[in-house]
Amino acid sequence: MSAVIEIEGLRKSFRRLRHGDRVALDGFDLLVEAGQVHGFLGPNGSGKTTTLRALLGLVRADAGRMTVLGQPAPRLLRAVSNRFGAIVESPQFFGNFTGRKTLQLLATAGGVPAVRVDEALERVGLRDRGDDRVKAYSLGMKQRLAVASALLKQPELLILDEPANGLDPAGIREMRDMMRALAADGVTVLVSSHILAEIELICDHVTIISRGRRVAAGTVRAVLAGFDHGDYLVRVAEPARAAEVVEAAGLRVVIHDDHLVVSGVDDPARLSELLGGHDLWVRELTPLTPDLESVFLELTGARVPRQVDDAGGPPGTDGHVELGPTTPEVTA
Ligand SMILES: Nc1ncnc2c1ncn2[C@@H]1O[C@H](COP(=O)(O)OP(=O)(O)OP(=O)(O)O)[C@@H](O)[C@H]1O
Repeated sequence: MSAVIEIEGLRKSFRRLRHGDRVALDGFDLLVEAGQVHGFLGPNGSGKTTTLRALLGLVRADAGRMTVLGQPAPRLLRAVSNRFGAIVESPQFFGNFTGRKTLQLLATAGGVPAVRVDEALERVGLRDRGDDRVKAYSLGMKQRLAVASALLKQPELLILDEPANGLDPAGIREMRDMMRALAADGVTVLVSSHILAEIELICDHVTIISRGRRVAAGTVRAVLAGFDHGDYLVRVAEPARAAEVVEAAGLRVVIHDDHLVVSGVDDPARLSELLGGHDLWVRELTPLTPDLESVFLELTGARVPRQVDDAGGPPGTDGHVELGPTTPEVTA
């Protein structure tokens, strides 16, 4: 597979008048290959937007090597500007124009055939609302109109920064369906988010950033597998005695109110046999497979951001959440 985005050793500090420099990126690496739907995941303030802005030349990096579609970025991005689209800043549209008119103007300005306007509206699910004024659009529809504007060029790569931010559940679902459809058409997608469930549903690959550094990368499945500690939930009649038996066999165990969690289990049949050999009959034996949320917590120590549709909105609206200690990188 060929690399579509490569970032190596990206560094960026922001000058602050009173409290010294703020290190936003501390040697960050990212590799996105053709055909991937790649989730760029990290807590608020971990450096996602700064990375994308540096890649696109919206902010100057202090150090690091970046390429987009084989071209050094941001220096020679212009050479491939027709092959990728990026929505990093909140798009602003003229509210009195319709969605179709907006795209027609952009198509004319970009020398794109007019026929692509309807194709783009169709691809983002706005065909039936194309003749409504943009000021009547929901936030999700405006986001999709922005994606449609990027699709006019028929890009092979789409970069989206927090596309689900601020959307209601229906908007999130529409955005997700749209990304899936683009991926099915062979568009490589890099999507940043702090919403774990979204990334798990949409993406095949993930890079996790914490405090400006990559702390995990690989296929979602492989990253999850790297955090599979062989944990099993076990229900037996005598949990305390069962725990002794399990511990004596060299396995780690935590006793809960009505069950045990046994760690380091290679073969659940052996665990069942072990307990049965002591007249402890297993009523339930369930693997506790990690999800992206538990991996994210383990790697970043961040509070798990709520879905935007949850009451109260995401935490860290001040731009930050508390992070745990720096964790060694996991690459899968
Ligand atoms: N223009 C700026 N001036 C000063 N500090 C900045 C600036 N832009 C970003 N930062 C800081 O750099 C760090 C990384 O911010 P960034 O916006 O890249 O994080 P993020 O992962 O995109 O977060 P979010 O999910 O909240 O958008 C934060 O500590 C932020 O406060």
